[in-house]
Amino acid sequence: MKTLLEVKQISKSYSADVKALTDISFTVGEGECLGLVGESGSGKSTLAKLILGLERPDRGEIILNGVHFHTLKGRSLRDARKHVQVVFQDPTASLNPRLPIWKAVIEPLENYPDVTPAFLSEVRNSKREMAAVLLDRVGLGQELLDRYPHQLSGGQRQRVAIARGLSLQPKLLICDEPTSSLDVSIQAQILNLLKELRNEFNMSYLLISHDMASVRFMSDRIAVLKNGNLVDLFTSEELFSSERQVYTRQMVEAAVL
Ligand SMILES: Nc1ncnc2c1ncn2[C@@H]1O[C@H](COP(=O)(O)OP(=O)(O)OP(=O)(O)O)[C@@H](O)[C@H]1O
Repeated sequence: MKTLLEVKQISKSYSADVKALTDISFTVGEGECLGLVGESGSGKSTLAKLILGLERPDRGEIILNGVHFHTLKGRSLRDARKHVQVVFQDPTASLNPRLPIWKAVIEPLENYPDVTPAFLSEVRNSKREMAAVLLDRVGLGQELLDRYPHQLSGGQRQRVAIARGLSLQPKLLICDEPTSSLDVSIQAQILNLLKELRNEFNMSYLLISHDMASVRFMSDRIAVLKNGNLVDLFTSEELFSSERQVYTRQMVEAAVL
């Protein structure tokens, strides 16, 4: 499998006594889903921010598609950023309450007017039609185009956030606790949707979650973070192997699997 993302010996501190990440290394292959688990404060969101180029590492390298992402500035950083999109935990917070749904889903495309993903090329002349195609891809109908986020259910809002994340057809989609704000009955639907989209678009995922069950369901490999250290990294089939670290086993025992 070709490597899409390489994180090499990354460290990040917020102050002398808050070391968020220490010497983290891993790769994500093209079309691969890497699950990243760890308890609150273990450094998961910090890692996401570094890969999104929202924070800079103190040390180490982030190489995306052969480009040294962490050294980029200005226009070249902007160009590289379009390859990495993110879906956050809470779609209510990530969607602008004043934008109708059709504008929300195509907003990333407006920020990159020179980009038209292949799956939108037939409708490239109409923003509303592009929005309709995006909604369709996430299982939502055109009747939602003119609604506002507060008029949707939590599950529908998260589908809109996913459509927005898809709009630039990124190479990597970071899913940061994508189901933890949703009703249990809706969580599986969203995970299934993400799984389908990954196959359809051959995207890579970094799935951040404290929920071992959803990470196991989605991921090819699983990385475990503890206090900013990468303590375990293995294929999903090896989750119950005797070679797992004590901390991973504790997480498995605490989870309903
Ligand atoms: N902007 C910041 N300034 C100072 N400290 C921060 C900042 N962001 C995170 N931290 C600290 O860095 C450490 C890692 O936090 P991070 O948010 O990455 O963890 P997390 O695993 O994503 O947690 P959660 O699951 O609760 O979101 C924590 O000790 C946190 O308090």
